Amino acid sequence: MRLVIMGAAGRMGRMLVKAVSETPGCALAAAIEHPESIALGQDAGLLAGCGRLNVPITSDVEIALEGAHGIVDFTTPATSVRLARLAADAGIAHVIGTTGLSDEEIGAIREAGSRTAVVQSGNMSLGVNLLAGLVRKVAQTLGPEFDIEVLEMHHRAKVDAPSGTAFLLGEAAAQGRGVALSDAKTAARDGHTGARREGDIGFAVLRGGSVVGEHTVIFAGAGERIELSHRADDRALFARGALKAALWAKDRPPGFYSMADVLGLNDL
Ligand SMILES: NC(=O)C1=CN([C@@H]2O[C@H](COP(=O)(O)OP(=O)(O)OC[C@H]3O[C@@H](n4cnc5c(N)ncnc54)[C@H](OP(=O)(O)O)[C@@H]3O)[C@@H](O)[C@H]2O)C=CC1
Ligand SMILES: O=C(O)C1=N[C@H](C(=O)O)C[C@H](O)C1
Repeated sequence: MRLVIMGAAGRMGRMLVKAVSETPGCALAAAIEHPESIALGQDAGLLAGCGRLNVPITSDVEIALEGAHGIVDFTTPATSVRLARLAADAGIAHVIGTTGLSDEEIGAIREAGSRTAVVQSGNMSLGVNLLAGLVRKVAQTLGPEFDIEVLEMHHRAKVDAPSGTAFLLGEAAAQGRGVALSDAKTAARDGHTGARREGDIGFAVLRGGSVVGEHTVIFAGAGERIELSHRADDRALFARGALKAALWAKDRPPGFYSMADVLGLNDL
C-alpha cells in the first residue's frame, strides 16, 4: 500500500515514516510538510532515523496523491479537514489521528467519509480502544452515585486539551450512562464552583515534560473508587495502529470508521 505521510517532520510523522519502512505491505509514496517547513528537501528516512529512503520531504499534496493508496495524517485540524476533501476527491483511504477537532470539523470529515474510507480516532492504540469498551461497561453497570472523572497527562508541547483520548473515553462513559457527553461534560473547575453536579463527567488535564500519554478514568463512589488506566510509553504504538488502520481501510467501501471498527472491538 503506497502511503502519503502528512506532517512527516513532526513527532508522529517521523514515527510513521519509520513504521512504514518496517511494515510489510506498506511503502512510502510521499512525505509532506507545509510549504514553509524547514524540513522541505530533507530525506524523510534520515529525518525519521531509519536510514535514507530517497523520499524527500515536499509540500505538494495533490502531486503526492497521484498513485497513492492512502494518507496517514497526524497534523492540525484545519489540515485534516482540507485533506479529507482531497482524499475523498482522489477516492483513497484517509487515516486521521489529529486531535482537537471541533464539531464542525468532524462534520466536514464525516461528509468526506460518504465518498471514501476514513478512519478517525483520538487514539490508535489497542489498549486505549479496549479501555474505552471497559469504561462503557463499567459506566453502564454503576449508577449515577459513582462520579466519573477523566484525568490525562501529556508532554509540554501538546497544544489541545483535553486530549482526543480523554474525549474518546468520556464519550464511552457517556454512552454507558445513556447520556450525551455534551450535556454531561465539565472540562474545567476554578474558584468557587459549588458542589459537583450529579451525572457530570469531569475532565482534568496535566501537561509537562516528555510524557507520551497517560489516561485514567475514575469512578468515585461513597467509600470506594474504581480507576481504569492506560499509559503509553512509546509513540511507535500509535504509528503501528495507524498503519493497521490504513491497511484495513484500503479497498473498504466509503465510510466514517473508528479504531474500534478496525480492531473489531464494537461488541465489547
Ligand atoms: N490519534 C492518536 O493516536 C494520536 C494523535 N496525535 C495527534 O496528532 C497530532 C500531531 O501530533 P504531533 O506529531 O505530536 O505534533 P507535531 O506538531 O510534532 O507534528 C505535526 C506536524 O504537522 C506539520 N503540519 C502542520 N500543518 C501542516 C500542513 N498544512 N501540511 C503538512 N504538514 C503540516 C507540523 O509542521 P510545523 O511543526 O512546522 O507546524 C508538524 O511537523 C496532534 O493533534 C496530536 O494530538 C498524536 C499522537 C497519537
Ligand atoms: O498529542 C499527543 O502526543 C497525543 N495525542 C493524542 C490525544 O490527544 O489523545 C493521543 C496520545 O495520547 C498522544
